[in-house]
Amino acid sequence: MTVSSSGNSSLVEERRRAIERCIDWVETYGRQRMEEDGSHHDYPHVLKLDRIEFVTTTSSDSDKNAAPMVGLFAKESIRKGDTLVTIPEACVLSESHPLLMDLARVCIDSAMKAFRDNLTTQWKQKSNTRNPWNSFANEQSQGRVLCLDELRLALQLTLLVYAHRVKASIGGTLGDAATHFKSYLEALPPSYESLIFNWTDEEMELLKGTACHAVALRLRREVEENWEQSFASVLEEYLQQQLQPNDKVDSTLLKESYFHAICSIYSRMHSLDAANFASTTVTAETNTRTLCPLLDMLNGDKEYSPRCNVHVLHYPGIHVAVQATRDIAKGDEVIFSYGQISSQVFVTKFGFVPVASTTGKPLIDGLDVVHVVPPPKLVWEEGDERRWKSLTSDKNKVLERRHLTEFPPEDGTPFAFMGSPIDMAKVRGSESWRPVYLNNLHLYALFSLSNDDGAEVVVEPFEPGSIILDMIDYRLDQMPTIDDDLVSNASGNKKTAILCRMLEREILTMWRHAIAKQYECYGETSPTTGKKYLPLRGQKEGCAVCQTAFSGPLKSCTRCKAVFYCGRGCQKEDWKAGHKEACKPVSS
Ligand SMILES: C[S@@+](CC[C@H](N)C(=O)[O-])C[C@H]1O[C@@H](n2cnc3c(N)ncnc32)[C@H](O)[C@@H]1O
Repeated sequence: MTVSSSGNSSLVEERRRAIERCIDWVETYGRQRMEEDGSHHDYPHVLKLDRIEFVTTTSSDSDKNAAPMVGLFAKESIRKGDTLVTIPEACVLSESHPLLMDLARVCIDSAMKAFRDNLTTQWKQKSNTRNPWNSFANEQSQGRVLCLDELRLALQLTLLVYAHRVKASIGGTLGDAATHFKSYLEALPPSYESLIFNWTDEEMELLKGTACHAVALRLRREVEENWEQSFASVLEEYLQQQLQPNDKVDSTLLKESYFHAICSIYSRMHSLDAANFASTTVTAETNTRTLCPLLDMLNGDKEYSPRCNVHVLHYPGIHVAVQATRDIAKGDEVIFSYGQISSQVFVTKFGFVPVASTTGKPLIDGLDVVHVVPPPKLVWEEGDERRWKSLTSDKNKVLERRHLTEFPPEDGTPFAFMGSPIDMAKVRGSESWRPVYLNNLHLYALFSLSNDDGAEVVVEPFEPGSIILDMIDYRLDQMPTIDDDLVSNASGNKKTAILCRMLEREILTMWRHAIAKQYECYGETSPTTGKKYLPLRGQKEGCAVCQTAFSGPLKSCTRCKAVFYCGRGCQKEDWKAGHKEACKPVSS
C-alpha cells in the first residue's frame, strides 16, 4: 500500500481523529494496568505510539466517497525483537470480556439456537448431505462465512454497533459495553467497500470464471439468509426488551449494524490461543476469537512474503503485543502475515490480491486454487456421488468433493483444484508422479470414458489427457485474457478481480503445459474444440515453451537471444524439440 493524499478529506480527518481517541483509550487502560499490578517490570506497556504512525493509504482511491483506509508505518527505524505497541486485555473485544459475558447467555445463545434449528431444517430437506451443524459445532466453518465462535462474536458486535449508534437509549450490560468500547467502535472504517459482500454487480461480473466467483456468490447469499432466517428476530426481540417502553427498534439500522459487524469480524478478527487466554473470568471453553484495537489496523500479506515484518504475541492476563520479526526501516509499512491462505481466500476474505512489489503481478504459491470444470459435453448429473465412490482405490473411503477442494465452484459441478508450481515441475519431469488432485482429475476423466449409462457424451479419441486439457481450456475460455493496460487502468475492486483472473490464467497455463507433457498430447488436436494443444510458440510474451508470463523473470537463449524461457527445464525441452537446428548465434 502507498501513502495517499486522495480520498474524501473530511472522512479521512474524521477517521484519523477517531484512531487518535482509540490510542488514548488504549493508553489509559495500559497505564491503569501498570498501576494496578506488579507485572509491568517483565511486560511493560508500550504506551506512546512514538515509533509508528497511522497513515491513510490509497486502497480506496477509486471512489472518493469510499471509507478511508489506514496502514501502520514506522516513524523511525525499528530493530528486530522490539515491541511496537501493546494492547491491554481490558481493551480486547472477545466473548469472554467481563462486560460481554452476560450478553452471550441472554441473547447470543438463543440467536445461535435459531440458526442451528434452521440449518437442521434445511438439511432434512436435502437428505444426501451430512448435517452441516455437526462440523460447524466442531469449530470448522466448512465453507461458511464465519465459524461458530466468530459468528457469536459477530452477533455481539452487531449489538454493540447498534447500541453505539442509537446512543444512550439502551441500558444495562449492552449500554456499559458500548460505552467501554466506544473509542474502538468509532475507529473502525465506517464501511467496507472492498469486501466481497459489498462488491457491485459490475465488479462481480469481472470476477466471473475465477475460483472466487461462485464462492463469493455463496458467501453473499449466506450472510443475507442468516440474517433473514435466524438472527433478525432474536436480536430485535432482545433489543426491544432493553429499550425504554416507548422506543422502537430500528430494523434498518440493526441490519446495517449486522452487515458492518460481519465485515469487521471477517476481515479484522484475531484468534488468540485458548490455553493462553487467562483473563480471570475465562473458563476453558471460552472462545478466543477477538478484535484487538489498533492491532486490527495492520495491513497484511501472504505468510512468507518478505514484506511481513511483525508478529503478535499474547501475554495472558496482561496484554497482546506486536513485535518486529525483522529490522524495519524508517518509513516502511508495518505488515503482518494474514496466514497461510490462498490468493483466492485473500480476495473473498480481505478484498485484495497480494502482489509482488517488483512486478505488481500476483504472487503465486501452492495454495492458490483453480477449478477445472468439464466442458459442457462432460456434465455432472444428479446421483454422480455414487460414481465418485467407485473411483477411490480404498473402497472403504468415500471420495467426496471436499477432498478435492475447499471451494466448490458451483453446486453440483465436478471440479479439482490445482496449485503448487513445485507439483507442476514434478508432473512435467515424471511420467509416474501425479499429485492427488491431478489423480482425481485423471480418474474423473477415465470414469467419463468408461461410463456406459449414457449420462455423458464423450467424443473420440477416448483419452484422459485430452479430457483434462479440454477442462482446462474450457476454464480459460471463460476468463478472457488480460493485457497490462487493462491492469494499469483499473483500480479498486475492478483491479482485484482482474488480478485474480490473471493469476488463475497463469496457473492454468502452467498446468496445461505440465499435463500435455505428461500425457504426451503436444500438437494433438482437441476432440471437442478442434484446437491444437500447446502450439510451441503461440504467444509473443512469456516462456516460449510453457507460455507462463509472470512466475519469474524470463531468460533468453544465451546463443541467439531471440527466444525466452522461464527456466532451464523449458530451455532444454525446446532445444531437443528443434531449437537446436533453428538457433543462430547473435553475431552470425
Ligand atoms: C485488518 S484490516 C487492516 C486495516 C485496514 N486497512 C483499516 O483501515 O482499518 C484488513 C483490511 O485492510 C485492507 N488491506 C490489508 N492489507 C492490505 C494490502 N496488503 N493491500 C490492500 N489492502 C489491504 C483490506 O481491505 C482488508 O480487508
